[in-house]
Amino acid sequence: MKADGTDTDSTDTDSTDTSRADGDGKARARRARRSSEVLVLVRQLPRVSRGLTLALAVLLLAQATGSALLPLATGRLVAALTDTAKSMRGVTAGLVLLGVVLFLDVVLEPIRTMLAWRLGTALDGAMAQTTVDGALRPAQIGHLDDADVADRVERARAVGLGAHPPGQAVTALVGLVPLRLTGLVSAVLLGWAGQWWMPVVLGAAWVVTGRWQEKEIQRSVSAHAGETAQLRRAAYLREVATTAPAAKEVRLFGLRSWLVERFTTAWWDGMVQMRRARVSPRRHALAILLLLAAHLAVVLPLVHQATHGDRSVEQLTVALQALLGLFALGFSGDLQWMLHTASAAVPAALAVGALETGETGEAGQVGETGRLGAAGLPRREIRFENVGFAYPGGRGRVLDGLDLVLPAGSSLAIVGDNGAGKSTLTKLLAGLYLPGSGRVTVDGQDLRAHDPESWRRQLAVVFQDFVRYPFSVRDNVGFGRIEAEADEGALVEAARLGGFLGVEAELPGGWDTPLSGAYTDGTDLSGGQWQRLALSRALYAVRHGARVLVLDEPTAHLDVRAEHELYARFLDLTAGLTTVLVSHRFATVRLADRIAVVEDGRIGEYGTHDELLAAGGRYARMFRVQSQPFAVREDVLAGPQAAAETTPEGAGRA
Ligand SMILES: Nc1ncnc2c1ncn2[C@@H]1O[C@H](COP(=O)(O)OP(=O)(O)OP(=O)(O)O)[C@@H](O)[C@H]1O
Repeated sequence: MKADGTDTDSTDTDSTDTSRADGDGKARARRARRSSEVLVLVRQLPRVSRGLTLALAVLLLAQATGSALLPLATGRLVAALTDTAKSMRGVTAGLVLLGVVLFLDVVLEPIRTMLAWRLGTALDGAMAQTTVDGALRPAQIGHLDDADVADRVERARAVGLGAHPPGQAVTALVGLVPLRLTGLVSAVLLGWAGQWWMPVVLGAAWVVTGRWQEKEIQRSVSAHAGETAQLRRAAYLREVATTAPAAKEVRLFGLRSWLVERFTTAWWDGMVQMRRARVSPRRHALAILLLLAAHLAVVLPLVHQATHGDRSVEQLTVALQALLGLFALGFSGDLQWMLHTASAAVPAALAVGALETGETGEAGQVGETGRLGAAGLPRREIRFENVGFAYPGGRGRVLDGLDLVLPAGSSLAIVGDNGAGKSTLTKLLAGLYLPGSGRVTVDGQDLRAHDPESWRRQLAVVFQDFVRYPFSVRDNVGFGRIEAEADEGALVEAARLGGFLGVEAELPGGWDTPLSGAYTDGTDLSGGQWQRLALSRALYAVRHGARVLVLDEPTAHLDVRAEHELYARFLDLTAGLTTVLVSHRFATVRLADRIAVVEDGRIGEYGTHDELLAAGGRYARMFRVQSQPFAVREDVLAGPQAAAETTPEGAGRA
C-alpha cells in the first residue's frame, strides 16, 4: 500500500505513454504518491484559495487561544470565590476571561463552519476540474483502456460507493486541528499546574493510542481503496437497477432478485474488507489499559498533592481541567475517519490531472502546438502503411501489416467479419489510437506530425456507438462544430441532409427540447431518430469545413425508407469529400468508389464492386450470401414457376 491510499500495482507503473506525468504536474503527482493523503490535501488548500486558508488558520489559532484561556479563567474564578477574602478583582478577572472565551466560541464557531464549507466546496470543485481536465488531456484514448488509470479515476471520484468528496476532509480537518491544539495547550497547562512529567506521561499515552487508531483507519481506507473493483461493480449494479437504460431488460429477463442479491453481496464484500482492517480487538484492549495506567499515574499524585495542600486551589482546578483537555490528543472517531477517507481522493485526482498530452510529433514542425496544422487536408490521399495495432491490454494484434490507400475526394467502403478491425481502422484514422508499427500518412506526412485537434477539425465522424447526448436537439447537431458561431441555416441544412429535419417539429420544445425523459419537458428519441441526429451532427461538421466523412454503420437503425433515402443522397452527401464507409449492408457498400475487405488484420481484397464481384473472392461470396434471400423473395414474388426455375433442382430441370 502506498501513502496515497493506492496499492502498489496500481500507482507506480506509469507504463503507458499517455499516463506519464510531465513538468509541474509530474513532480506534484510524485510528491503526492510519497506523502500521506492528508498532507497532500493540506498542501492543496492554499493553492485552491489562499485567502480562505489563511482566514481559517487565523480562526483556528484564535479558538486554540480560547481553549487555553478556559482552564485559566475557571481556575482564577474558583480561586477567587474560594478565597476567604473574596477579592472582587480576582472574581472580575475570572469572569472577564470566561466572557472572552465564550465570546470567542460563540462568534468564531459559525464563521469557522462557513469558511470550512466554502474552502471544502472550492477544493471539491478544483479536484473535480483537475480530474476532468486530466482525463480529457491525452490526445489519444488509450489511457481509458488502462486499468491503472481507470482505478485512479474511480478514486478521484471519491472512494467507492461511500463517495466522500475531499471537501468533507476540510470540515474534518478544521474540527480536528482545534482539538489537537487544545490537547497541546492542556499539556502545557497541566505542566504549569502540576508537574512537568504529568503531561509527558499522559500526552504520550494519548498520542500513542491515537496513532494506533489512526493507523487502523489508514488501513481501513486503503482496504476500501483496494476494493474499488468490487465497489465499482456494486456501483454499476445500483446504476443498472435504478436508471432507465437497463429498465426494460431488467424487467423482461426478471433480473430483479439477481440484481438485489449481487448488489448486496458486492457491497458487503467491499465493506467487510474495510471493517476487518479497521478493528483490532487486542490493540483496543491494550490502548484502554495504557490510558488507564497513565491516568492513574497522574491522578493519584494530584489527589495526594490536593490532600496535603501542596497545590493551590487555582492550580488544582487548572490541572483537572487540563487533564480532561488532554483527551483532545487522542482518538477523535468520526473526524479522523472522515479526514482520511475523504482525503484519499486528492492524490488520485492529482495523478489523473497530471496525465500528459499524449505522444508528441516530430521535432521542428510548425503550428501552435509545435505540430503541423491540417487545414484543407487531405489534398492527395490518406495512406495506411504497414500498420500494426493492438489495443492496450488487448488480447493481440487487431491489425498486422495493413496497407491501404484512400484517394482524396473518393469514397471507400470497408467490409469484413465482426471483429475484423474495421472500426479500429476508423479510430486510427482519427488519431484516437496510434499504430504500434507502421504509420498513417496524410499527403505523405505522418499523422503524428499533425496537431491532433487540427486534424480532427477535418473529420466528420459517425461512430458505430455514437453518443446520445441528453441535451437539446440544437446542441446535439451543433456539437459537430462546437466553436462555430450559432448558425441556424447550417443546423437546418445538416438536419435536412441527415434526415432528421421534421422530427424536431413534433417535439414539445422544437430545437430546444432536451433529449431525455429525465428532464422537464424532455423526451427520448427512437433508435433511428438518434442515428439521423448523429448523421446530422457529422454533416454539420462538413458544413463547417470537415473534408473527411467517416460513417461506421450509418444505417444500422434506419427504417427501409430512411435507408433508401440515404442511398439516394449518398452521392450528394459525399460529393467532394473523402469518405470512409464501414457497413455490413452491401446495398450501401456498393455505392462506394472502392471497397476494401479486412481479413486477418490486413486488406484481403481491394477494388470496385464490379471488380471484386468478378474476382469471385470473399467479397463476392459475402455479397451473394446477403443478396440471396432477396433473390429468393423476388422469385417468390414473381410466381411459383420463376421460383422453381431459380432453385438448383428447378434450374436443372429447366
Ligand atoms: N477498446 C478495446 N480494447 C480492447 N480490444 C478492443 C477494443 N475495441 C475493440 N477491440 C477488439 O478489437 C477487435 C476489432 O474490433 P473492431 O471494433 O475494430 O471490429 P469491427 O470489424 O468493427 O467489428 P464489427 O463488425 O463487429 O463492428 C475485436 O476483437 C475487439 O474485441
